[in-house]
Amino acid sequence: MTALKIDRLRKVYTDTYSGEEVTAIDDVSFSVRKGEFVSVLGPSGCGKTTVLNIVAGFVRQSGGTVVVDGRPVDGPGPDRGVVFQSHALFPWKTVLGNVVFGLRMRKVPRAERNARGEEFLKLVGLEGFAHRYPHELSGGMQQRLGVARVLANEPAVMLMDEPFASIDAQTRRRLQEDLTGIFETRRPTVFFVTHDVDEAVFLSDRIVVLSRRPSRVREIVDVALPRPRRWQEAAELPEFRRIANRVNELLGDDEGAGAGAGAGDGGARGGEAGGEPDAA
Ligand SMILES: Nc1ncnc2c1ncn2[C@@H]1O[C@H](COP(=O)(O)OP(=O)(O)OP(=O)(O)O)[C@@H](O)[C@H]1O
Repeated sequence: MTALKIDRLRKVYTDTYSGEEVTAIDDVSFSVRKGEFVSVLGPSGCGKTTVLNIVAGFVRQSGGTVVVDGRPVDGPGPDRGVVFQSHALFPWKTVLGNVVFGLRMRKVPRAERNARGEEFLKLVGLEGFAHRYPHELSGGMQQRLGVARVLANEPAVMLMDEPFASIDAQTRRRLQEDLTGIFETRRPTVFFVTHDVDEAVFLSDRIVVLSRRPSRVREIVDVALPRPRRWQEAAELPEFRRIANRVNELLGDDEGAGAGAGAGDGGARGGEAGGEPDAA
């Protein structure tokens, strides 16, 4: 069953000052099945966040359609939960208060929402922190709280925009394992934007590789690695490296096809993403 269908999506931005038009997304189509983890990767500035923002309903497309659970997207809604790079938590609410916020808005009775909130805090390893405040948590814990908050609402699609980008490498590996564990337990539908090739391979069932701006889908790469996944074992599988190499190749080709300006950038990204995964 299809949870998210993106069809011939196009986005042209108009620069507020110069009035110039920039085609960010030219023609992007792909679907995400219910319970599937799909990552979107592409060169810097190719429009990954734009696709996610259109799906979230924050940005309006210039053409094409987005359908979530059979309904066309026409603005933000509780059927799509977004985990941002920065935590976007309510600093004045407790950890539990943050997790149950959406349930409260939906008038779920207090006892039930608190029980659900506690359950999701446990799932992300934050049991015992329910009555703390976000500022008392580390960056990694805040990001877990962001995940718990979205999961508690049980959205049709969970949208994650580089959620671990600002977290140190060691913690990031742990959070990726935690997210994989949560995914394998609850099977939410996930649309995940990242720059990091290894991260995409480790987490995903499929990877949508976008071209440079104005972006199109270059290739959709299947990740048929066994689950449950742990870094230590997954990174040693020849299939892991084969997929990462293929994605790097697609990204590299694309940088090479540019005016040359992106070549250094592409090389650096390939190096960063394609290096030995530092299994923590
Ligand atoms: N509000 C806006 N107004 C004008 N141009 C925009 C706007 N938002 C994004 N753009 C442009 O659209 C293109 C795609 O941006 P977007 O942030 O979606 O790319 P991205 O792939 O997520 O980038 P990155 O990899 O750097 O995170 C970029 O060229 C960007 O400058």
